[in-house]
Amino acid sequence: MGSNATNWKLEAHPNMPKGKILAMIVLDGWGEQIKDEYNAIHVAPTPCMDSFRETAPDRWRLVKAHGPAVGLPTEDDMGNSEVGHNALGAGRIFAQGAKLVDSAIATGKLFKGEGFNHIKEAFPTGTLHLIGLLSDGGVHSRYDQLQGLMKGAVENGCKRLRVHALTDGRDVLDGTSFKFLEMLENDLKELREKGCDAQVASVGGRMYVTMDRYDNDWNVVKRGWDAQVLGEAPHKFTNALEGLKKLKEADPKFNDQYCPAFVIVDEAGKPVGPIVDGDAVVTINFRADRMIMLAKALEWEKFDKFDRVRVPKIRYAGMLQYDGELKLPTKYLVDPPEIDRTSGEFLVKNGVRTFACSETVKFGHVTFFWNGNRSGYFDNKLEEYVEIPSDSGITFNEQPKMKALEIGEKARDAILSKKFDQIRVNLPNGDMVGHTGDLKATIVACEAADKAVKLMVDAIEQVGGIFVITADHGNAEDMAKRNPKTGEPIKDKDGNIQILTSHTCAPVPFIIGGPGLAKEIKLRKDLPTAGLANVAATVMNLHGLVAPSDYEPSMVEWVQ
Ligand SMILES: O=C(O)[C@@H](CO)OP(=O)(O)O
Ligand SMILES: [Mn+2]
Ligand SMILES: [Mn+2]
Repeated sequence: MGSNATNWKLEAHPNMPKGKILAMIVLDGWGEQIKDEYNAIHVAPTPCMDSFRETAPDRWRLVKAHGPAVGLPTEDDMGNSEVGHNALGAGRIFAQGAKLVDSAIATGKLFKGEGFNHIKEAFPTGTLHLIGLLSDGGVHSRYDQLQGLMKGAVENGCKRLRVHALTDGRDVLDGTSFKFLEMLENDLKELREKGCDAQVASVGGRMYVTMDRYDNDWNVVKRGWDAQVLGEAPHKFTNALEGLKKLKEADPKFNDQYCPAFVIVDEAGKPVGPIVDGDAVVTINFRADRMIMLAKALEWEKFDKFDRVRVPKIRYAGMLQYDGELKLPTKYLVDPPEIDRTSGEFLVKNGVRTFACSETVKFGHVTFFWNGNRSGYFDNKLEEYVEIPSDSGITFNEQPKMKALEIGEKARDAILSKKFDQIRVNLPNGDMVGHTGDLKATIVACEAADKAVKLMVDAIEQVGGIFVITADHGNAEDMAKRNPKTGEPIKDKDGNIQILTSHTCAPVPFIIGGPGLAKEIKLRKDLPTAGLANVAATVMNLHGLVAPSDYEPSMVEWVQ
């Protein structure tokens, strides 16, 4: 159903009361798993989070946050913030970017679409540049999709191809950049044998080059621009794999996420793949948040975030359209999921005054992702979104408390002000620090998140409200790579574990409580496989409203 035909009115719930102030708390990267010394949440003192399960076990359950439950292709796909918050906000399961790209490539539809036709025009005389994450994490991109795209491009007349690779180490194990770069080099060699001049043109680590988000640090995007567009970088090598090896040897702290930018040069020292007038560019990530800044730099005429020096006239397409409101980029290879009629829009249209808050690195999660990848307000009279500036230029194990307390305080004040009906936050700590692989720091991070939860829960207590606590996917609860059969951490001959920086496939807690929660409101027992998409209808009920009939069912019921 398109927005025009939408009936926005939600009926009053026959029993559940309206008008309770509701705190919706998302702990980013907070799953439920084996409780051993590599579970940072288990090791950290988290008295507030522990208390819910101990004192009200009937108001505590687990929900699915990975795989098909959040619109990902398979049960092996770990959850992530985009799909998790999309499901939380939209109340339904949409086939997500990963799946949509898979099918567009498999059916060949991708190569017949408007976006591909747009870039194809450049093939006879220009170069096709592919920029994106070199990984099979399935969170932002997948290697087999890059492969499919390269193959299809060559079959459709691409004669010159350059790959600008961003190394991962966040959704996949650190150190795997070598393996992926080698795979890429082999595939490029095959394309050369087919007559396409195909090469790697530049490389950089995702967290240091290009993939910033929510305007946290434009220097990251600038470093990428310099290497990818201008062909300038602090390091130059004639071979990408060798370059990676040399950089690793030179720096004991080297890791894939923060690999410095380097460009590939020819024997004469000239960069092999700067982006120039007449070229085509595709940003190959399907996930939006960390491609939007680059998309703006590539597409926007008016742009003042950094000096682009030279702005080539290119044919640009995103793998998907990354922002539905900004229509960015204008051209894309695969239609994004049409996430419409989100709970945020429904609630605002039914008069629910909403406050949303996080720090920069997760700000878009409780706004943009929550609202179906749309930036901005539905109604600025009823909504207020507050962004607390994140630290930038550091890895978060250096400041593991991040801005948790500031977020908690802002939310507490919003609750106590009684100006809002829903106060929604994301607490980033477990996730952002978990991604650094630093177990000690992640323990500190989890403790800080727990303290922030306490601030909000105490405020809800004071105003007689309701709290809902959940997470978007796992991360901090597992910091070790495990044997899939035994669950035991994999250790090397010196007894060292292999650090797990990625998200997990674990379920996440779902907790309700607060003095405003009538004793008749119970968690249903007949939805054992409920997932994040069941949260929206639940929250609508707790606001005293009946959810739309096509939403995944509510997890609460009224039992006299
Ligand atoms: O940092 C990110 O981009 C992802 C991991 O790739 O994490 P999250 O989905 O939690 O934002
Ligand atoms: Mn997340
Ligand atoms: Mn994460």
